[in-house]
Amino acid sequence: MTVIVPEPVHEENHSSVEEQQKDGGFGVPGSNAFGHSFRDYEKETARRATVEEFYRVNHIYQTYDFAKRKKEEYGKLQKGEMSIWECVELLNEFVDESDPDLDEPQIEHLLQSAEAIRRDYPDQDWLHLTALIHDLGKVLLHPTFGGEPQWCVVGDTFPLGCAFDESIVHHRYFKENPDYNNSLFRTRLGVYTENCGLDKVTMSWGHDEYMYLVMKGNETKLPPAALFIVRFHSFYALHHSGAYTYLMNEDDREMLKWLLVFNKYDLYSKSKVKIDLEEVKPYYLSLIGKYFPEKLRW
Ligand SMILES: O[C@H]1[C@H](O)[C@@H](O)[C@H](O)[C@@H](O)[C@H]1O
Ligand SMILES: [Fe+2]
Ligand SMILES: [Fe+2]
Repeated sequence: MTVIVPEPVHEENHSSVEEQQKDGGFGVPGSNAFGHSFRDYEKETARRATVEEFYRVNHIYQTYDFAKRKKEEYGKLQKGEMSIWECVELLNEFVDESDPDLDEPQIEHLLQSAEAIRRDYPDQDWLHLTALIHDLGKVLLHPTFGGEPQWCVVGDTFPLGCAFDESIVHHRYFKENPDYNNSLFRTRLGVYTENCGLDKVTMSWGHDEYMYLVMKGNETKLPPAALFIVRFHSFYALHHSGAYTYLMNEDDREMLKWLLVFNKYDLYSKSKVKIDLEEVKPYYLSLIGKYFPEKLRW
């Protein structure tokens, strides 16, 4: 299958050229809302300690067996029923502890990324909706969904059952993970085979895999690229650092093109700019109606 990714529409109304390094069509800002580079996990900032503590715990407890169990449990989609928009509203209360670039409630991030990608790809309505819903899996933090701790909901994800790549943020904390000393799991391929396809890989458990299961289980009409984006958007070791490419198959390589487009809007749209929820709501409700059933099983 060959995927043709359309070029973004260029508009002159982005911020000034000095403030941006042009990257594709998207104006990538030089710094985040705190005036630092994006995804700098070492820099001494107000968020650094929280984020590092998050990854310390995350890296200790995310094991192959744990992730498989969670997938099995949540894959049943027996936690409740609600519409996509109801879920968007639930995310109003959560701030993501793993994120060095944002301390706003998650609903802001959903709207910012969706509106940014909508501006550059006006004809790809599926991408607008994908951005709006990509982090909805963070609803696992909500008490009605079991109130899961942050370490098994947010943050970058990584494959389990094979070696932890050095490019994973705060890699050193894996030393305390029981899988770290497992003689099979610590090899390059571990339980996998060369080019087996990402669908076969057990990723660390979190909002990506959960939302993918919700989309699939509720028979979304969104295209396969949307499911791939949601499922692997936190897999920075792959899409940012180029690790684990030997687990990908031909289909994954095609889908990755869309994930790379999406990632710019996910990461660089994070800012203090508020979007008027009531103004954009009718547009997104119409997309939800087009691609999802009224109520979904979660
Ligand atoms: O801290 C962030 C956040 O949790 C995002 O939702 C996730 O997709 C990123 O991978 C992670 O770096
Ligand atoms: Fe995310
Ligand atoms: Fe996101």
